[in-house]
Amino acid sequence: MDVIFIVNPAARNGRSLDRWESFCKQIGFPYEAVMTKGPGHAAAVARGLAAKADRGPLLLIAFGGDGTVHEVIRGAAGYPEVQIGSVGAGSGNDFGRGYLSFRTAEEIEAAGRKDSGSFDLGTAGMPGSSKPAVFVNSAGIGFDAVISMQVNRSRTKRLFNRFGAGKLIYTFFIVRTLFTFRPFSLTVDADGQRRKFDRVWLAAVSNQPYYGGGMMISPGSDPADGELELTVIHGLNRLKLLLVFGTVFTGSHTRFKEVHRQSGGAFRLTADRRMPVHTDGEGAGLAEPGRPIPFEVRRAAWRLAGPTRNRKVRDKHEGTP
Ligand SMILES: Nc1ncnc2c1ncn2[C@@H]1O[C@H](COP(=O)(O)OP(=O)(O)OP(=O)(O)O)[C@@H](O)[C@H]1O
Repeated sequence: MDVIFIVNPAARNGRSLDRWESFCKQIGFPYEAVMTKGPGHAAAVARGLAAKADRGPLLLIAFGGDGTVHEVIRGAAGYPEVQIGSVGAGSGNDFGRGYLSFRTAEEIEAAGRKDSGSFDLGTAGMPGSSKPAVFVNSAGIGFDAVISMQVNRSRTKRLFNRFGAGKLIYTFFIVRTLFTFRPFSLTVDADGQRRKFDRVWLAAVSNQPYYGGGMMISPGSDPADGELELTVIHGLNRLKLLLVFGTVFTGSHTRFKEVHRQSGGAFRLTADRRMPVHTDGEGAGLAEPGRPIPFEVRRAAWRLAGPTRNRKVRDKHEGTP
């Protein structure tokens, strides 16, 4: 099997390049590496390589953060000969929490050719865009999307990364944004039923449990079950939101009555105000007032290389030929 690394030298504010330089010295098998040049390049490279993979199986390894692995999967989804793996060299690395990310070259050699099976992708039909935005981990409208945008733009991220505290960036911005964000109203249409929520902070649509640098926003999510999970946090004041936020790292926020959850293959979410939307922590555009955004699952859209760490998913696939 051909092995090609797609390396984002800019992940973790450039520190991933240092990591790659020592990592590649440990690789004891034939491989190629492509350095990404900017946003969207990893997806284009992955798509180009995947399109040529009908000649034989191909292992693509994203070397970077969640943005890089998101792009590689976006580019290579739908090509059955392609397996995708990742080495987490970014700031948050939520992908590695829900799926597997390789830590060493030996792990890739030992397990990289073992196929964990096929996994779902989520899609969000953004207004004005002919193609839906996709997500491997999660998407969200509202507070979380505002935070993602701020984190991606910020210089503070560089500072946190310099001190090895990349995971805490989201926490820092959550506390800051708490005082400026104005909650909105949201209508959810799913399975022929409509529900309306007021004073909504965020609506997250999850394919796997983690987002935002280790928050277990959707503990029951399983990226191999053909379903997505919607989490709506609504009807609470700033102080209680802070309390709920304190419990999200362990997943125990789900006990609060202000945390609504439901599973399904499709949701239509309509905000009453213009609200930012993120997919896998990257800005996907704006939700327009009164205009529904359809979120849908694309079942078994891509193949993961190696064993999975998420126990629920691993159990489901153990023994799969
Ligand atoms: N050569 C490059 N120069 C600048 N940006 C790049 C380059 N190659 C890729 N990018 C962009 O870098 C951004 C950040 O990458 P990525 O998300 O992988 O790392 P991170 O932000 O450090 O980690 P995480 O998302 O896990 O917090 C992505 O939006 C990607 O498109």
